[in-house]
Amino acid sequence: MEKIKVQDSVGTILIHDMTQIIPGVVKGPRFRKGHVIKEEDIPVLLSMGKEHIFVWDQTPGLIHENEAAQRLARAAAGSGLLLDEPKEGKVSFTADHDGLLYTSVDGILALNTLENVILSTLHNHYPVKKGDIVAGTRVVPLMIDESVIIEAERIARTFTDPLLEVRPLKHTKVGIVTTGSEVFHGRIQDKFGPVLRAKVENWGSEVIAHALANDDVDFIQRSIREQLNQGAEMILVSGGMSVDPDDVTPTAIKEMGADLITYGAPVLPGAMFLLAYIGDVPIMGLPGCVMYSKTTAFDLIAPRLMTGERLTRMDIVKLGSGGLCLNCPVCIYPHCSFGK
Ligand SMILES: Nc1nc2c(c(=O)[nH]1)N[C@H]1C(S)=C(S)[C@@H](COP(=O)(O)OP(=O)(O)OC[C@H]3O[C@@H](n4cnc5c(N)ncnc54)[C@H](O)[C@@H]3O)O[C@H]1N2
Ligand code: MOO
Repeated sequence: MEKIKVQDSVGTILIHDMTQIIPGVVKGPRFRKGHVIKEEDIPVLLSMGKEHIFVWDQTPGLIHENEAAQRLARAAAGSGLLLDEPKEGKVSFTADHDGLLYTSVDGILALNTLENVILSTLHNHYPVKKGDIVAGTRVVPLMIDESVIIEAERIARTFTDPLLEVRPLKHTKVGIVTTGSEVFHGRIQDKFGPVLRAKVENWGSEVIAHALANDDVDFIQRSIREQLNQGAEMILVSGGMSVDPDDVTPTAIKEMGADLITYGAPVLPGAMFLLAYIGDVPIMGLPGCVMYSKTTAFDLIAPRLMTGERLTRMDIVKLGSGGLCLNCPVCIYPHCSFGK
């Protein structure tokens, strides 16, 4: 790269975007790569603090920041992502549909460990909407040794899953079994069912059956079996999850031959959450807090199940770090530390 004075630069071609920042007014590329500098640009460049500019000289082995960013983005991106054009040397990754962002924490670490390589993402399992920016990548210098990018591409290939991917939530047929003698006998109105229905529908799925059950193991098991026969692909059993003698939901699920993944999750609220499978159908036991609190273990776990991911006990155990909800007066989840 050759450095020349801005006053001598009329007619030369910019080799990178030039950012103008006027606090509170603008932050963006004032001149784009490829722009031919005109006489009237000189005062603008000087006002942006540029007394000199670089002129491209082709040094073998070096590639431009835009090409480097595009190659890094292609190496990291899996399905469900769109890559935009480089802007100020950076390529952004945008969600191509609603879903959950899956990131390879180890893969991102490996790439960023390479000097001058930057890959910056939202957290793993972040819920995203179509059009959301979920990551950005660039290199630090204006030109970089191509071997660094080749190494990044090689590292990305060593991971079986893509470094970044947006998985859609599948339309899931959900059955709800609401336990509790107080609701079953009509002593109080069911408040759990509507909360669960709203969440399920918000995830783009559908409640195909909703049963009320007394605090009775056989009764609860019968209700679950009926919903399985009706084609439920996920079953939510609410209430009866804690320590009272009438809390029989865990016993009912365990004793019907389900494969128990966990009873208990290191998430507050939601410590008494239960996950089991009957065949491929996840059955969740949901404690009272899921009805009461805006966001709980249920919100961290159910969307992952709806992508088709089969969770292990270790997946649940890992939720401990970041598993504490701050219980803010106005919930801003997912834009907070919960579940991150
Ligand atoms: N000694 C302890 N007591 C409790 C613990 C504990 O660890 N030690 N945990 C507390 C936490 S945290 C929660 S959350 C609840 C767990 O509750 P359950 O899932 O067992 O819920 P229930 O006992 O069935 O009900 C609690 C409460 O919510 C009302 N409820 C339940 N279902 C409905 C419904 N469908 N509609 C309206 N209201 C409902 C129920 O009437 C109770 O008032 O346990 C704590 N206790
Ligand atoms: O189990 Mo509770 O459901 O932690 O809030």
